[in-house]
Amino acid sequence: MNQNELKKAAALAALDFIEDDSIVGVGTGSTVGYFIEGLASIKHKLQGAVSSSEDSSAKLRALGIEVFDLNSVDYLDLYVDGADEITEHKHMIKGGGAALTREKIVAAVAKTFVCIVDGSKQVDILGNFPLPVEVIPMARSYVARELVKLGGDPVWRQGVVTDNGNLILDVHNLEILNPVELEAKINQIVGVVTNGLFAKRGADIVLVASESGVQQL
Ligand SMILES: O=C[C@H](O)[C@H](O)[C@H](O)COP(=O)(O)O
Repeated sequence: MNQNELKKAAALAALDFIEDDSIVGVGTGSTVGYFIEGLASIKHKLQGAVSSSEDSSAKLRALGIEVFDLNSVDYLDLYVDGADEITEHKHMIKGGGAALTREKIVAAVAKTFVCIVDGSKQVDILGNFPLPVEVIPMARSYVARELVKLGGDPVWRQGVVTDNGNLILDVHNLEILNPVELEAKINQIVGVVTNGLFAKRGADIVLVASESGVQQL
């Protein structure tokens, strides 16, 4: 199986977690793209979805799935999303698609976060994938200097503007030994909207697809 087939296998396995008549929290990215295709096949059972990006909202609507404003929803049972890296502690780096802030918001509302990945995303220590940080545009240089003080090498993802109108710095060469602490520390830098460490609120269930099938962690 190639990587896309593995992403699809993990994504379709997440459909089993959806309750009848529910509103599903939907993440962003290529793995979630397969999940959205799968959702279309059971859309008659759903009220609809809350989405973490304009991209996912457009895909959902194109398949006839209603997209609700998060402000009109008090409660979400389930949030399904991919990751760029994930550890055995279910801590993640996310934001390769620049959707990290909205993803973190929808995840915060949901009772259960189901992370869907192919086996290549599993790591012992986070940080080989550069850590995305969403930044208010006028603070870009200041935040970059502060990230250097934390030991990282920030690189501006030029040409990318987030759905919130902000910029992304990708921080290379960080040694992430304590993800919970680093997530909080980076979020305290003035001008940072949020960073792509999902450690304080990690995943609850991980569905990992490999040649031998989809394993639930
Ligand atoms: O901003 C993007 C998200 O955090 C994605 O969940 C993450 O980048 C994984 O994406 P993909 O499923 O395309 O590998």
